[in-house]
Parts: sequence; structure tokens; C-alpha cells
Amino acid sequence: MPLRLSLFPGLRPLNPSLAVAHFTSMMSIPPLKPTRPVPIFSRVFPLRLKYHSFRFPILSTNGHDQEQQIRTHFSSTRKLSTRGRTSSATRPSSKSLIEDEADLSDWVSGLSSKSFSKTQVFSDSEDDDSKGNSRRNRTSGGGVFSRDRVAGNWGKRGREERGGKRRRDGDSDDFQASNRRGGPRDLEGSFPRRKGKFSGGEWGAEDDEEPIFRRRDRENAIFSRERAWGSDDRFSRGPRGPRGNRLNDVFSREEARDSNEIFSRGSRDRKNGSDLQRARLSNKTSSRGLRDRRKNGAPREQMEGIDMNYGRNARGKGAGRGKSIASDEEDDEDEEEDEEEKGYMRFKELIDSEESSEELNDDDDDVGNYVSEKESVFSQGEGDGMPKASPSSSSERSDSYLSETRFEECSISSLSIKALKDVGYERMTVVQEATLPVILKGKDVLAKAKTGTGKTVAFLLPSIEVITKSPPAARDQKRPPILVLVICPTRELASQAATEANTLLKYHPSIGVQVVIGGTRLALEQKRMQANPCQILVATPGRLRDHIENTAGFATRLMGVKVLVLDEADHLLDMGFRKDIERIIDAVPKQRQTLLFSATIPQEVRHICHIALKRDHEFINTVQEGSEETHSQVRQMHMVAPLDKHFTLLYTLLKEHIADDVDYKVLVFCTTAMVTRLVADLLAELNLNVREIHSRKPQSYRTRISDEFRKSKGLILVTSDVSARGVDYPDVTLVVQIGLPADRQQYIHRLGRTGRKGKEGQGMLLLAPWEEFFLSTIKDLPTTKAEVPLVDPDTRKKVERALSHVEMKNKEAAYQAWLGYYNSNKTVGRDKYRLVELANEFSRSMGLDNPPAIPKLVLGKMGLRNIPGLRSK
Ligand SMILES: Nc1ncnc2c1ncn2[C@@H]1O[C@H](COP(=O)(O)OP(=O)(O)OP(=O)(O)O)[C@@H](O)[C@H]1O
Repeated sequence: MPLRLSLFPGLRPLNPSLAVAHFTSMMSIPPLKPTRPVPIFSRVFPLRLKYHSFRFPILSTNGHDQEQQIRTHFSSTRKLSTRGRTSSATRPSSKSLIEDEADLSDWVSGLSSKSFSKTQVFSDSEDDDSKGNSRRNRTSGGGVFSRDRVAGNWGKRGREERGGKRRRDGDSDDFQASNRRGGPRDLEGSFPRRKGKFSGGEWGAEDDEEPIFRRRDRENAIFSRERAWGSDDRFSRGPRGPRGNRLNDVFSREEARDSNEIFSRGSRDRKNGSDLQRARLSNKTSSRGLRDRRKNGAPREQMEGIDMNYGRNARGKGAGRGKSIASDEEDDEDEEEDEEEKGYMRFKELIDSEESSEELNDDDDDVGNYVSEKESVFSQGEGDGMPKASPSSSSERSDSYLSETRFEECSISSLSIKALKDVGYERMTVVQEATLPVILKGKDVLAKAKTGTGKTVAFLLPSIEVITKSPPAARDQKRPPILVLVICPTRELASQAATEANTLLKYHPSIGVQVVIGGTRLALEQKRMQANPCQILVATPGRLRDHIENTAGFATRLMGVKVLVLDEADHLLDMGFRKDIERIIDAVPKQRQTLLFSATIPQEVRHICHIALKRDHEFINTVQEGSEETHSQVRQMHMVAPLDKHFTLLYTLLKEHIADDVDYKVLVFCTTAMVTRLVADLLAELNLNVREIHSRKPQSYRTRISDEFRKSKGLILVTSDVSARGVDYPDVTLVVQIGLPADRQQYIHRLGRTGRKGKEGQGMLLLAPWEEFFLSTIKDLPTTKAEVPLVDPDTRKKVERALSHVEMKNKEAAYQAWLGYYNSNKTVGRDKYRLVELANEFSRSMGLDNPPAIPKLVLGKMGLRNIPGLRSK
């Protein structure tokens, strides 16, 4: 077991750079005490994890001396990581060729088939502004702030990024949250709207650095607040010229029929918005309809209502799910015009109106290397004398992410406090406690806090205060100013932030919120903004830039901005978004307050945050130095097994988990959209209750599935990286990652979908032996190697049979996407011959005797022409 007191010497509860005098109260740290067990995979990992916590004396939060370099701030409750590993918040991130690859793979997938053009259109609409679904992370825990001087290394400016390419969020295909820089996106029309030109052979060529991480740890006890000195005060202006090729934008608008727009609404819909928020918080619905329907013989395509192709076009008109999805998509267009006036509730109805819609034998390599099922499942860890795990449950939680400070102790509007009470928020989270006073003073803030700890409220609450203190706009004002502008990297995150804003605005009827995001019609948003002026605008970068450049009067409205928020700031400031962000910063007044939030703030971001922040901004870090970037209550495991065993092992792990926890709620992350689809197909064939979400799905579908998963238990969501960042699904019990994560950050963000708000969770990373190198990038994280269970022959046959039922075209697409993804990986893609061998191994793992043929054009663009083992067409 990793959690032993002997590990704690590695824990550094205090920032050694801080003056000891400020931490006298920490000198008397009580002895560590195990408080409660954290369940783990019961059978695969029968160990019982002890969850340790400490309590620190409560210190006051007052008395900050602005002139001090080191500021101390104490929160009442704090827990320290029980895993005494040294964290590496600032360790260099692993590169991100892979990210680009992700896009690549999707793009590649799309290229091949007849649905090529459709695919492009589709993805276009999907990603325009996105890039990574990130979300901020808030950290809970500790309370000691330290403020250091930050050496002003603000050298790099945006110019070099001019050629930067946009990334999409999430998927390896599109959404790929963070770090894609180029790659497929730049290929002709590949995905997103704004692409550059294709430069063959440059796949993944620009990955020098990859920022972004985030995480929340409730155990972090120490906040460090730094004041950034010497940064350049001027804002870096990006190139102002017209945007590049906007063909994709056109696609995007044409194709994207998204009910999401209804999300944004004028103030009159607030009540409904808060209703949704409440609904979101109550995760009760357990929808297993799909499985039931499947059992009744309905084909999956029909149930899903979407074509198993590339999504967009073929709309299943069948029963059940198909029907509703079809109508979703179709309605998107038809209803958009009407919807805009119908508000949030309508959106909610749209979502809700839906239907909700296993063997390995022995074998040489299996035996010996693997523990038999019984042994592995039940005996692992026994040698350690550890008790077996109890069924896992994410319902157990700690409130260590909360501080002792109540909202009313802060000088915020009583109307906001009333709204907070309505949703049960009484005490501030640690990041809220740390940032609110500073933001309320009007300072620029760069805040780092672990995932799932309330960063959204941390920046929304004080932003609302700014509005309440501003003179109301004249009723007849033609272009009422937007006072608060919130930028999020993905549509999902923007929608979430708007929902949270609506919650807080429940008793502020005069304040309106609107959302502008990709995947919806620009014209519709224009009309809506005209009809319902808002003071708070939540936007994704690309779409916002569209409005700046194409919506009459919009630029004027932006000149009213008093608060600019960059959520997932590290992601927004990296290469993929930089140009858009610079353009946006250019469009808002220089005299404004700027708030940057993220769970991860790598050095690269510190170096460039001057493009948005004033020189005297405060850096508030609620992640304890020396602690891990992941939550200690999340049990992390990894398993290394041959590729051809992965599907069977996945099934086995899921079955184990389901058997252990009736309230299971699982996220399975796959490398690309097409691989996601394949895995979802397989698991559905195996009669698991599964949904899928990735960039190739229409936004309306994504929104609906996301909402369903949010409210459900007893459900598995197979997903690409569209769900990796920021998505706030409550009570996720297990996160499985199959194959190489794009990088360390992505691993952490994916894992961060569980263990939110102090709850427990589990994570499993399933790698092939040749992917094991990835483990070195997360070696500071407390992940435990799991023995590979030996799967019984029946299970193995069951999985093989299920695979044989998966549509061939989906296997072909998955193969191509897989090849594209790994081809772009610096390590795996280096040796093309080996790469092809591995791809063909993947092909065999899908039950194919021969690897699918790939169009010559695609092979050429991947630099794989004439590599033995590939079939071309
Ligand atoms: N003071 C509070 N008390 C209780 N719950 C809160 C409080 N503030 C926020 N929350 C809830 O905590 C959850 C996590 O918040 P949020 O999504 O803002 O986290 P985050 O730090 O942005 O996570 P990520 O880094 O993954 O984006 C949300 O459901 C939010 O409504």
C-alpha cells in the first residue's frame, strides 16, 4: 500500500521559501492519523487504502500585508497529502505531439471514407473554438499563502505564435483539449474552422512546449501567493489582420445546429437556469434504457439514433434513442430561430425530452506472467497484510476542500449569498476563500487550484459584484456594454460556467448572461444578443473572435468590459489559442481587472501571462508545494498488458467495478474519437450500459449525453478528450484511460473527473508494454502497478464475439485513427516500421485478419507510404 506513514517524510507541508515565522502554527502539527479507508477495485486490487489526513490549527486569514513579499493566509481546515511524494507542479510537461496526433487521427479517419467531406463539416462545427475542455481547478486544503516575487521572465511575446494553430478541445480529434498545436488541424480542412494550410509532413512539428495542467488537491495546505514583478505591463497585441481561411467557419455554422445556444438567455430565464443547476447537482437518475432496449433486440444504431458512421449525416430514425437524436439534430436547425426566445428551460427540455436511450485463456503469454483471476483479484496485496478493499463508493467524501469561512463573511451582495444558500453553498472552498478578498479589492489575479474545488464560483462571484456596483445601462442604450467577459476553452465549459452564473444570479434579475460558442449559428447568436443584452458574456475564443469581427456593434459593447476572466488560463494562453486571446485582449479596455484561473500553471504560462495581467497581479497558489497535483483520495493504478488483451481486460475491469459498486459511474477515455466509438460499440455489444461522446458527435448530442451522464448512476461514458478537462460530473467512481494519454497534463485532467469536491475515486491507466515509457512522466504521482488478471476463456470468447459484431467500417476508422494518433507520438511514431507492426497488432485485437486499407493520400500525408505491412487503396 502506498499510504504509509513512512512515506510522509517526503511531504513538505510548508513552502521552504517562506519565512518560518509565518508558520508557527504549523510547528505543532498533530500526528498523522488514518481516518478512513478508501475503497479500491475490490477484486483486482483487494487492498484497503487508508486515507490519512491531518488537521492543522486554524489560522486567521486576516492581516495580509500587501507590501510583504510573503503573505500568509490560513484556512481553517486543511489536509495534507498522505502520499509523501514530491510533487512536480512545475515539471516540464511532456510534449504534445500526441495531441496533434489526436486531431490527426480523426482527420485521417475522416479522409478515408466516403463521408470524408461530411466528417470535415462535422468536426468543423464541433470544435471551432474549443480546444481542450478544461476547467479550472481549485484546490482545497490548506491555508497558508506565500507570496514570492516572480522573476520577470516575460520575454516571449506573441509574435512567434502568429503561426499558431488552433486546437480543438477534448478529443484527440477535435476537442483535444489542450495541447494540440497544429497537426491535423492545419491540414486542409481537416477539422476546425480556422485552419492553416496543410504542410505535409509537419505533423506534430510544433510541439515545443506544452503547458497546462490542473488539478485540485484538497490536501494542499499551503497557498503561495506571489506577486509578479517585472512583467511587462503592456499587452501583447496579436496580429490584427483578418483571420485566415474561414471556410471551416462556414461549415461550422451551416452544420452545427445546436441547442446549446438556448443556453444563453436573458435575465428573464434565470430561474430556469438555476433549476437546471439544481438538477445538475442532484444526480439521481439512473438510465439504463439503452441496455434494456438492446436486450430487447433493438439495434444499437437505432437506439443511438445516430449513424455509426461519422456521425453527422446519417441520422437514425429508428426507435428509441435514434429517434430523439435524430430530432435533436434536425431540430437544431429548425428550431434555432424559435429557440432563441424560449430560453433556458427550453434547452433543458430538449435535453430531457430524449429517450435515454466478454475471455482469455491461458495461453502462453498469459499464463505465468499474469496472475490467475482468483489469485490476482483476491490475493494481490495480501502479502502486504493489507485488508481487502471494500466496494468503492464515491459517496464518501471529505469536506477538506472547504474552508471555514462563510460567504457572508465576505463583502458580497446578500442576493448572491441567498442564491448560494439555495444551492447549499455555505462555506467557501479554499480557492474561493483565498481569492475573493483579493479580487474584491480590484486586483488582477492568477490563481491555481486543483480540479473540482470551485474555481468557477471563485471568479464569478466577485465579477457579479463589479456589475452590481456599476451604473445600470440606459434602457434605450443601443449597445449596452458587456461588463464581464469570461473565456473558456470549450463549449462545454462555457455552458457550465453560464449555468453556474445563472445560479448565482437567481436574485439579481437585472443581470443577464449569454453564451457564445462554436457549433451554433453565428447569426442566431447575433439575434439573441441583440434581443437580450447581457452584462455577462461567456464565450469560447474562436466564436468570440467571430463576433468581434463580424457582429455589428459588438466591439463597442466589449469596450465596456470591466472584468476579463480566462478560465483554464494555461490552456487559453498556449499556442493553440494564443492568437484568438490576443485579439480578444485587444478588443477590451486596457483598464480592466483580469482573472486567470487554472489548476495547472506551468512556467511557460507564468512567462506569458503578462499579455493579460497587470504587472502587480497576485499569484495565488492553493496547491501545496511538494504535494501531488492529483487528489490523494483518488486511488491511481496502472496496468501494463499486451495490446491484444486490452479489450478483454477493459471488460473485465468494468465488470469487476460494476459488481463492486451498484452506483458505479465510469468514464473510459480513449485516444481518438474513432477509437472511442469502437470501444463504445464493443461495450454496448457486451451489454454494458454505455454512452459515447466525442467530437464527431453533433454538439446537441454531446450536450444531451453529457447532461444524462451528469445525472446518472450505473452508467459508463466512453469518451475522447472532449471530456478530459473541466467537465463537472458528480460522483464518478472510476476513470479508465486506455492507451497513451496525450501527455502528463491530460492524464491528470482526465483523472480529475473523479474525486471532485473531496469525494473518493479510482483511476486505471491501461497501457501496452511499449507504452510504458509514459509512466516516467507521471512518476511523481502516486500510481500503483496492478497485476494483470488472467481472464477466463468464456470471457475472452465473449469479447471476441462482441468484437465480431462491431461494424467493419468502425473498425477501419478506428485503425486509421489509431495509426494517426500514434504516428504523431514522438516516441512511438519515430520508427515507422515498428509503428505499423503495432497498428496491425491493434487491428488483430479488433478481430481483423488483415489490416484495413488506407487511402494513399492519407498514407502520404502521414509519411507512411511504402511502409511494409500497410495496405493502401
Ligand atoms: N462553496 C462551495 N460549496 C460547495 N460546492 C461548491 C462550492 N463552490 C463550488 N462548488 C461546486 O463544486 C463543484 C466543482 O466546481 P468547479 O467545476 O468550479 O471546479 P473546478 O475547480 O473548476 O474544477 P476543474 O478544475 O475540473 O475545472 C461544482 O459542482 C460547484 O458547483
